[in-house]
Amino acid sequence: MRLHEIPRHPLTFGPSPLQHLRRLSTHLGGAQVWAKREDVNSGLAFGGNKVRKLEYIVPDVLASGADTLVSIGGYQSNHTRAVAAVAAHLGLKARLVQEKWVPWDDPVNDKVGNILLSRMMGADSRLDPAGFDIGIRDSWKDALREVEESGGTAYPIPAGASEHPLGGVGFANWAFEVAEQEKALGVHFDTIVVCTVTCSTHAGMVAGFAALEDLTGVRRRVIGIDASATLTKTRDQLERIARHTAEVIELGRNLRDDEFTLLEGWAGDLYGIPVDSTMAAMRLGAELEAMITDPVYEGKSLAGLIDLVRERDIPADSTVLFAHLGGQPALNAYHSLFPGS
Ligand SMILES: Cc1ncc(COP(=O)(O)O)c(CNC2(C(=O)O)CC2)c1O
Repeated sequence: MRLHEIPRHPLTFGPSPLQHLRRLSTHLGGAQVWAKREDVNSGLAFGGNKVRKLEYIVPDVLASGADTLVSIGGYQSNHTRAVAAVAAHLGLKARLVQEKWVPWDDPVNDKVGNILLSRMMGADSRLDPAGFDIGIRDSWKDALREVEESGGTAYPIPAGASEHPLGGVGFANWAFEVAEQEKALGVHFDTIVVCTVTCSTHAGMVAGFAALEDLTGVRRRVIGIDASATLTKTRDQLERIARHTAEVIELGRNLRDDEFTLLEGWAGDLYGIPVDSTMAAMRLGAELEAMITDPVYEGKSLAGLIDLVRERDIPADSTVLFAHLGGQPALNAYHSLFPGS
């Protein structure tokens, strides 16, 4: 189906806002930097990128007759919190597997932030000792089976909704939303910077901007900043999901290799553990723009943007769009990063 024919269940306030980060742009002395704020895109429990993905999954959920959304993430998963929110919104149940994806030994790790929100919304959120992996997990398959064996009807949503057949459509649509907003603002974003972990955000953008390029002849560069610290597996997953999404939206051609850019260098050694560049970026965004980013995802992609602009890998005459995908609730579990004096 063509992108605009694929059913969407609105979960956002409408187009997410664009914000010119003037102080950050001046500080960096190069490209003009803007942000598209998915962190304030919805009234559902602090929104975020997952809400945009779920807008295209909800019609299939409703058609399936399922009564329980079953998903998976780390203790501080933004994705499972969004699934809990959508379940509450739809009057469904949520069964969440929260694995120990991050060796962050803070006693509040499984008590505050996203997992607290999920519990508030009535989700059945259960801890699992397994470590990080962006692939399909046995713990998730076990949860699906348990729901069915207890008489429920499960709807499977994999980590980040990325391996769901419709997982990339939300951000293919995002590309067209950006193009519409550009017209109204009289700007053109030649470069988009996005955090990449389970990949369907970045992958959807690649497919969506490819479709736009074929319609308008206008090319954009989508730069993914890896935050998984498992680059090879993430690159493979990115390309697979992007090519699948291109088929879903009937792009009608293969994606070119030059439509994929996934950069390492800001993830550190482990998913979910901030490094110096993460901390510096979080502080700069907060001190210059009161833009709050998290140490797992957006702090790392903002760090990548900052270096790419400073080092002119993103040219000084560029207008670059930072996809701010949310993530702030997890900061509560990382309170020790900003200790009091
Ligand atoms: C705030 C934020 N920013 C970027 C990303 C990366 O998006 P993708 O997984 O689509 O690559 C996440 C994902 N989070 C996951 C989660 O479980 O929360 C899927 C990993 C995110 O939450």
